[in-house]
Amino acid sequence: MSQHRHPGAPGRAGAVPTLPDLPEATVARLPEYLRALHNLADAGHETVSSEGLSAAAGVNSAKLRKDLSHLGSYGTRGVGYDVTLLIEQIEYVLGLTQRRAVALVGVGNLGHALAGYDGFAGRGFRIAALLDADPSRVGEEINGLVVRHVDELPAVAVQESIAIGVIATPAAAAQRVADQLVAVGVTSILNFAPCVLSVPEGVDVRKVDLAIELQILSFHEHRKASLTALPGGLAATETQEAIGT
Ligand SMILES: NC(=O)c1ccc[n+]([C@@H]2O[C@H](COP(=O)([O-])OP(=O)(O)OC[C@H]3O[C@@H](n4cnc5c(N)ncnc54)[C@H](O)[C@@H]3O)[C@@H](O)[C@H]2O)c1
Repeated sequence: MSQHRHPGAPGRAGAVPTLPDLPEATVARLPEYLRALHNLADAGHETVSSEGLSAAAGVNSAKLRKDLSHLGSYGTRGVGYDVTLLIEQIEYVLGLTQRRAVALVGVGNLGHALAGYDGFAGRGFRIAALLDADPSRVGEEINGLVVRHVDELPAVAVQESIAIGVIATPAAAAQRVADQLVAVGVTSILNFAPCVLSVPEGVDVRKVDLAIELQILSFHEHRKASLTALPGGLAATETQEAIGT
């Protein structure tokens, strides 16, 4: 039986749809499924089995089936999931049916790399504003956008309907920038600065820290080394199983 539906899809025009409250880990995996599904669609696949999708997304298939069941998507026995329909469902749940405007604050080394990246548009986002506190950076054009002074944030937020703020300033400035974003009504912040931000309830902050990812990999390296140092050592496959990869 095929069961595809948009969870909480509006029943009447103008009604605000209620979305299911998904587990955070499921939300974090949905973009992985989406990326894999887009690749499958580009390669001409109309349907995909849960095993095929789990391999393409790099996620265990039981976990994948459970995640998708939260969306009311169970696939069709013997056929699998309809690729286009599942893309629509995931994009709907992630709120990607509208391209959200992003303001990037801090246009230094990292900010330049982010501002120069063309890949966000295809994933549902538009970098709509670049802001920096350094007057020598103001006026520079990157990828068709001119860097504006951070003091212009209130005007920019309204003009561009900014939905998400990205902080790429030094850690010492990040809290102040977060406060400025919150003050203009931004309720979603992606923070690249290595610090904890304090924000009012209702504001979501996600943190990206490559150093933390490297430290986690360092732990696994350390552990693999300690296992191979055991008497007789461990074969590579056993080591991988031991660390759960
Ligand atoms: N998350 C990661 O994986 C990762 C990787 C690299 C860097 N970082 C972090 O990203 C941040 C930026 O790094 P970078 O190498 O681009 O630094 P950078 O010094 O090259 O750039 C920082 C920019 O922020 C601007 N700035 C400072 N205070 C500001 C304020 N109050 N408002 C607006 N702009 C302001 C500066 O003028 C500068 O242009 C740092 O916090 C760094 O630790 C994170």
